Amino acid sequence: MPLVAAIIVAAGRGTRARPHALPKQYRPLAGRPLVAHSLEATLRHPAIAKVLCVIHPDDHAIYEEIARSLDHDGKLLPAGFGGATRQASVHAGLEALAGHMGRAPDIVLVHDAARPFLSPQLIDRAIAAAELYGAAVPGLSVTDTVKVVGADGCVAETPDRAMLRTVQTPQAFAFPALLAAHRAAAEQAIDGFTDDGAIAEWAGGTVHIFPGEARNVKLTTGEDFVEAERRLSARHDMTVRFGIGYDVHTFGEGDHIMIGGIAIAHERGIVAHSDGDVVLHALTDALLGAIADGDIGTHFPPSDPQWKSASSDLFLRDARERVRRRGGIIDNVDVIVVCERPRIGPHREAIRARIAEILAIGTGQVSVKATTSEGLGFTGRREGIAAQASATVRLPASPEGQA
Ligand SMILES: Nc1ccn([C@@H]2O[C@H](COP(=O)(O)OP(=O)(O)OP(=O)(O)O)[C@@H](O)[C@H]2O)c(=O)n1
Ligand SMILES: C[C@](O)(CO)[C@H](O)COP(=O)(O)O
Repeated sequence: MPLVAAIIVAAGRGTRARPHALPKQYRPLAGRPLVAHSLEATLRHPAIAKVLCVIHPDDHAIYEEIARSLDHDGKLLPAGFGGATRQASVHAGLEALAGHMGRAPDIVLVHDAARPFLSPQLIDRAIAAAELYGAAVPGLSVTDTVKVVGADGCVAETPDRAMLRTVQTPQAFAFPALLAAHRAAAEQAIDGFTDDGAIAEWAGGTVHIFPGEARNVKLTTGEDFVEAERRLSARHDMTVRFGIGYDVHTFGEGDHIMIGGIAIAHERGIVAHSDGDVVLHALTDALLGAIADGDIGTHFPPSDPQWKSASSDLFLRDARERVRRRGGIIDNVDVIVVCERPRIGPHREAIRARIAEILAIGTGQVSVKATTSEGLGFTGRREGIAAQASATVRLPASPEGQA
C-alpha cells in the first residue's frame, strides 16, 4: 500500500470572489467554511494517511479554529504557510510534508480548497492513476467549441476540441518527482504555472488524464458561491427542523455583561456559573432543540466546576458541531433580548457578526432584536435580563441525520 498524503492549497486571497469580509476559503458554504469541505473529504478518506493545509499567515487564527473543529485522529498536520502564487504555495506544502512526515509519502494529492465537492470516488481514481502512471490529473472533455483569440481580439485558431480537456484537482503525483520538479522551477525562478500537471510536464514527465467530475467545480466568483448554495439547498433528502431556546440571568456585582459574545459596559454584572451570556445560551438551546439533543445543561452541567466562568461561545460552538456531525446545515437563527438597559441597538451589528463567526454562517442568517418589558416583571424592575431564540436547521432525512 503506498503512503498517500494530501495538500489542500488555501493561501490565496480570493480576489475574484470579492467583496466579502473573508477570503473565499473561509466564507461559509452550507454553514461550513469553504476550506472545511475539502479538508473533511480528504480527512475522511481511508487511503489518505496525512493531510496538510497551506494557508496565508494572516489567516492563522481563523484556520486554527476550523482545524480544531475537525475530527481527524492526528491525520491533520500543522498548517504550512503559502506564497504569493499557487505554485509557491504548493511548493511550500511539499517542503512542509517532506519535513513533517517521518517517512516521505509515496503519493501526494494536491487539491484546491476552492473545490468543495470532492468525492471519495474521485480521490480513489486519483490515487489509482498516480500509482499506475506517477503523474495524473482529472480532466473533462470540452463540450463548447474553443477559440484561440489573437492580440487584435479576433479568432486566430479553432483547435480540435476532441484534443482538449479542462483539468481539475486533486492532481496526483509520485511525491519525490513532484517535489523535485517544484524545486527545479523555484531554483530557476520559473513561476506562473497554474497547475501542478504543468510543472510535472515542464520537468519532463508524462502526465496522464483520468476522468474528472462535472460537479467538482472551483468556486472562483461570488456567483459561484450563490450557485453552490443553490445546489446544496436543492437537495431533497433534507428535512427542515426548528428549535427554540430561552434563558434568564440575574444582575449582580460588576461593570459589564456579555451579550451575544460581546462585552457591553453596564452598571451591573451578571450572576452565573459561566459568563452568563443569555443570548448565546438561548441560541445553544435553540440549536440543540432543532436536533433534539437535550439542552445546554445536559452537555454542560452547572454543577461541573470546569464550566465555571466559561466563555459561552464554547457552548454554542459545541451545538454547531452537533448539528454538523449529523450532516446538518444551519439556515438561520433569530434572537430577542429582553431588558430595560443596556441598550442593544448600538451593539446589534457587532453581536450579529460575532454569532455568525461562532456558527460559521453569514451575518445575513443571523437576526438580533431587543425589547423592553415596559417596566413589567423582573426585567422591567431591572433585576435581570432574558433572551429568547429560534433556529432553523436542515438535517439529512436519513436515519443518521435523524438519530
Ligand atoms: N498564492 C496562492 C494562490 C492560490 N492558492 C490556492 O489555490 C487554489 C486555487 O486558486 P484560486 O481559485 O485562484 O484562488 P485565489 O488565488 O484565492 O483566487 P483569486 O485568483 O480570485 O484571488 C485556492 O484554493 C487558493 O487558496 C494558494 O494556496 N496560494
Ligand atoms: C489548479 C486548477 O484548479 C486546475 O484547473 C487551476 O489551474 C487553478 O487556477 P487558479 O487561477 O489558481 O484558480
